[in-house]
Amino acid sequence: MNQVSACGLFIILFDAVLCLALWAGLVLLKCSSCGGLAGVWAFGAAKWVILHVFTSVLTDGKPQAVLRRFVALLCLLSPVFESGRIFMAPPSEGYTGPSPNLSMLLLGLMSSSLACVFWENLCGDSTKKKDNTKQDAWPLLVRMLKYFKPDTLYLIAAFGFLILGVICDTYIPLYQGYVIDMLRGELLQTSFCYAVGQLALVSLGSALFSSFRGGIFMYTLTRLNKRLKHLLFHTLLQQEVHFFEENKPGRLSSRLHSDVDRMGRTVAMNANVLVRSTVKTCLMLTVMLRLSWELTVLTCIEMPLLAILQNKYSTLSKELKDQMQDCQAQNKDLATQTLSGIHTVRSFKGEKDELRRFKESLDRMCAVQRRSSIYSAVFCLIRRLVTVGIKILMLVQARGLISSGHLSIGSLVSFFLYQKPMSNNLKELMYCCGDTMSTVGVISKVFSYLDRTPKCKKAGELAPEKLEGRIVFQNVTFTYPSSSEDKPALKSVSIELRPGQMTALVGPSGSGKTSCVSLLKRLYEPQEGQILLDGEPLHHYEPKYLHQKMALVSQNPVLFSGSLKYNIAYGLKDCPIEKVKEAAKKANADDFISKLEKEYETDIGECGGKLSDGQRQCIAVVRALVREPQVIILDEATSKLDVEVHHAVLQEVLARGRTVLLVTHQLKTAEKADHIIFMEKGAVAEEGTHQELMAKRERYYRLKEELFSKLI
Ligand SMILES: Nc1ncnc2c1ncn2[C@@H]1O[C@H](COP(=O)(O)OP(=O)(O)OP(=O)(O)O)[C@@H](O)[C@H]1O
Repeated sequence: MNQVSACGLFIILFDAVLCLALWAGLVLLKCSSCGGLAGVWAFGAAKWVILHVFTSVLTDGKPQAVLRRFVALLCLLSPVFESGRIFMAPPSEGYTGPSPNLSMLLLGLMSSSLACVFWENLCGDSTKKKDNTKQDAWPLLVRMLKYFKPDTLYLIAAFGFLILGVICDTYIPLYQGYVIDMLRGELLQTSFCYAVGQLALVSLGSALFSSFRGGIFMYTLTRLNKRLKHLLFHTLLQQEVHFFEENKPGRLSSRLHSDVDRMGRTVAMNANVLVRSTVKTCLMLTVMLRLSWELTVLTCIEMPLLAILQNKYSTLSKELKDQMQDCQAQNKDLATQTLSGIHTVRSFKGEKDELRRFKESLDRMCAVQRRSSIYSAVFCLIRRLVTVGIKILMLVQARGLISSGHLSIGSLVSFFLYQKPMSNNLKELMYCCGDTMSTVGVISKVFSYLDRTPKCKKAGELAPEKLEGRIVFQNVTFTYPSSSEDKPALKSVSIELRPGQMTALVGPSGSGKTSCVSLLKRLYEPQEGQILLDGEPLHHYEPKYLHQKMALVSQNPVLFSGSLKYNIAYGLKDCPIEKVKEAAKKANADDFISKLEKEYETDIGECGGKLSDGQRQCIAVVRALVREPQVIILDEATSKLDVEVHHAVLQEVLARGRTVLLVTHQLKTAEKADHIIFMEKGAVAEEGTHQELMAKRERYYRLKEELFSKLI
C-alpha cells in the first residue's frame, strides 16, 4: 500500500509538470486557447499515454490496477468536465477552452486524488470479489429467466401494461404543474379545464395499467413457483439415500419452500422494478432537464454518492443474509427434531437440554440480526445526511432561478414532484440490483440441487413374469459413504438365500445385518462384489418391480398420516379393498381393524401415532403381503407381535415358496429358520441349522466351563 501511495505521489508530480509545461507553452506562444474541446481531449489522451509509460517504468512494467485507474482519472477528468461545461452552457457563448490558471490545475489534481481515494476505499476491496460474484451471477440469472419461458405471453402482456402505466405515471406531475400555473385568474377557463382533463386521463391510465400489470405478474409468479417446486421435489426424490443423510430434512424443506419462493419473487419483482424504474427514470430525466438543467444536475450529484453507499451496504447485507438463512435452517432443524422426538425427549427428561440448545441457536440468530440492524441504521443516517445536504443546495439554486425569471413556480412544483419519485426510482434500481445479487446465493443452492445427478446405478429394465427368488451375495464389501474407508460395514460377505426357505441373519449390534438388508433394497451400492437375484445383478431389475417383489418389514415401520387402506396400499396403483382385506386376514390384522370406527378408512394420525407399536408392525406386515412379493425381509419385524400373530405371520410369509430373510439379534428367535447365518464385525462367522449352531454353542460353553474349573 505504501508503495502504491509513493507511486501515486510521483504520478501527481509528473502530471503537474506536464500541465505546467503545456500552459507555459501556451503563455509563451501567446495562444489565448488550447485549441477548444478537441485540444483538451488531445492533451488528455497524450497525457494518458505518457503517464501510463511513466507508471510502467515506476512499477517495473507491472502497474497495479489502482494506479491505472488513477492515471485514467487524472487524464480524463478535465476533458469530461469541459465537455459537460459546453453541453450546459447557453449556445450563444463561444468556447475557447480552459484558461491557463494555477488554481484550476490544483483543483483538478485534488478532485482526481479525492475521487480515487473515495472510490478505492469504499469499493476497491470488494471489486475483485464482486467481479467474481457478478461473473457467477449472470449465467444463473439468465438460467432463472429461462424458467419463465412457458409464461412468455403473460410476461409480454405484463411488461406492456407496465410500460403504458409508467408513461402515464411520468406525466402526472407535469400536468399537475400545468394546472397550478393555470390557477392564475387571467387564463381562460377552457384551458384550465383542458389541463385538468389531461391530468385526470393520465391518472386513470396509470391506475388502470398498474393494476393489470400487478395482477398478471402475481399470476405468473405463482405458476413459476409451482413449476420450480415440482421440479425440485422430483429431483430430490431421485437422490440416493446418502444425500438425505448429508442434508437434513429441515434444510431441504427450507430450500423447497422459502428459497424457491424467494428466488422466484426476487427475480420476477426485480425484473419488473428494473424495467419500470429504467423507463420512468429516462422519461423523468427528459422532463426534468426541460424544466431546469441546473436543478437536474444537483439531483444527479446525489445519485453516485447514494450508489456507492448502497453498493457497500448491499455487500455487507448479503453476507448477513446468508448467515441468517443458515441460522434459520439450523433453528428449524432443531425444533423439528425435538418436536418429532418428543417421546424420547420426555422419557429422558431432555427438555432443559433441548431448550438450552434452542436458545443458543436463537442467540446466534439474534447476534446476526443485531449486526444487520446496526448496518442498516448507519446506512440510513449517512443516506439521509447526503439527501438533506443536496436539498439545501437545490433550494438556494431555485431561489436564484425564480428571481432571474428562468423558472416559474408551477415548474418548480413540477420539478419537486418529479424529484422524489426520481430518487426513489434510482433507489429502487440500486436496491433491486443489490437484492438480486444477494439472492444469487439462494438461486445457486437451488440450482445445485436441480443439477445434482443421483449417485445410483442406471435403472435396469428386467421385470420377469416369474421370479424364483434365489439371492446370492458374492464377496460383498461395503462401506457407508459417510464412514472412513478403513471401516467397512461388510467385509467379503458371501451368503445365499434359497427360495421356499427361511434364512436368519443373526448377530450382535453393529455386526452388519441391517447393512445387508439396505444393500438388498438397493438403498446403497456395494463397493466390491455383487448381489444376484435369480442369477442377475440387482441393478439389472426395474426398480419398481424389484421393490414390489422384495418387500421389507422393519422393526419400526414408517407409516404416514391417512387411512389404514392408504397406508397398506401405499405406492400401489388401483389396489381393491378386497385385496387389502385378504392380506390383513393373513396377518391376523383384520380382527383389530374391523373393530375400529371406520375400519379400513380410519385415520391413523401423524406417523401412525394412533396405533400401538404392535399394531403398527402388523400393518407393516400387511403392507408387505398385499404386494404378493417373492422375497420377504423381516428385520426384527415381529418383535412386538403376540405369539399367535407371530406364528401366523411366519407361516404366511413362507407360503408359495417365498424366500424369507429373518434379521434378529438372538439365536433363539431364529429357531424356525431353515438356515442360520451368524454375523460378527461385518463378516460371516458361522453358518448352519439352528440345532447345529446351538450344539456348537453348548460345546463352546462346556469347554469354557471345563477350562475355568481346571484353572481354579
Ligand atoms: N448410516 C450409516 N452411516 C455410517 N455408518 C453406519 C451407518 N449405519 C450403520 N453404520 C455402521 O455400519 C456398521 C454395521 O451396522 P449395521 O446397522 O449393519 O449393524 P446391525 O447388525 O444391523 O446392528 P443392529 O442390530 O443394532 O441394527 C456399524 O459399525 C455401524 O456403525
